[in-house]
Amino acid sequence: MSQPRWAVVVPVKHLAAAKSRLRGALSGVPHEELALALAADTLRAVLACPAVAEVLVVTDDARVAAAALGAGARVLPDGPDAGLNAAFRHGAAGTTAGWVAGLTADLPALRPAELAGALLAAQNGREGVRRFVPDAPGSGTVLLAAPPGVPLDPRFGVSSALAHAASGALPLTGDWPSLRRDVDTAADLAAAARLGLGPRTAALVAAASRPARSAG
Ligand SMILES: Nc1nc2c(ncn2[C@@H]2O[C@H](COP(=O)(O)OP(=O)(O)OP(=O)(O)O)[C@@H](O)[C@H]2O)c(=O)[nH]1
Ligand SMILES: C=C(OP(=O)(O)O)C(=O)O
Repeated sequence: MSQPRWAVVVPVKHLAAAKSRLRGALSGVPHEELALALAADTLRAVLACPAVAEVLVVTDDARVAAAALGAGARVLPDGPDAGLNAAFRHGAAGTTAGWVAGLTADLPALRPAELAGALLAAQNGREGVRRFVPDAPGSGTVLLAAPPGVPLDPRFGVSSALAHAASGALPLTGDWPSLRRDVDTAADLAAAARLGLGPRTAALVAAASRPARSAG
């Protein structure tokens, strides 16, 4: 049986406000360029994933919107309610495919095959249940997936892995290091670089006068 194809919702904050914990991580690189590169490399991998039929970027940022449209994604502005979970809900309401996943836009090492593996895993197991992929530290969430007809009901934010589990979603714990490697800090960026960065982020790291600090 062929794998159903997914709609993936990717929210991206206004670049001036995004990724504040990463500010100054790459010396000589404007912060907004780094925030944009992280999102562009994430989107590139999502768009290259064969399991994905539709990519919907939710953003109020004009540069992000232009980059997303140019790469082949659809774009929606943030809805009437503020914040990350409202952006996920707004995006999910705008999708057309049956299976819906929400994915954070800070995964610059993401490999399409690992995303495909996680989406396939999300379709197996108990029917009608949401699934989530915890981030590398285990406390956060990088991906939340819902079957057709089941609301995404996102609970992203601090301790979101616990919040998603408490809301009835089941964790997926496959071997997907590039999917689980979200980048919030300079140490995370160094860890992502060890996995292999997408081209936009890699170019900025190479151009930096002081490269990403090591995680050690
Ligand atoms: N559209 C939209 N995206 C958001 C919003 N808040 C966060 N995001 C995105 O959600 C993803 C995960 O959020 P965080 O890891 O907390 O990123 P962040 O808020 O940019 O980072 P910090 O400032 O360091 O907390 C990132 O891709 C953000 O760009 C929001 O209000 N609207
Ligand atoms: C948004 C999240 O966290 P962070 O900002 O730590 O990536 C999350 O893990 O739900």
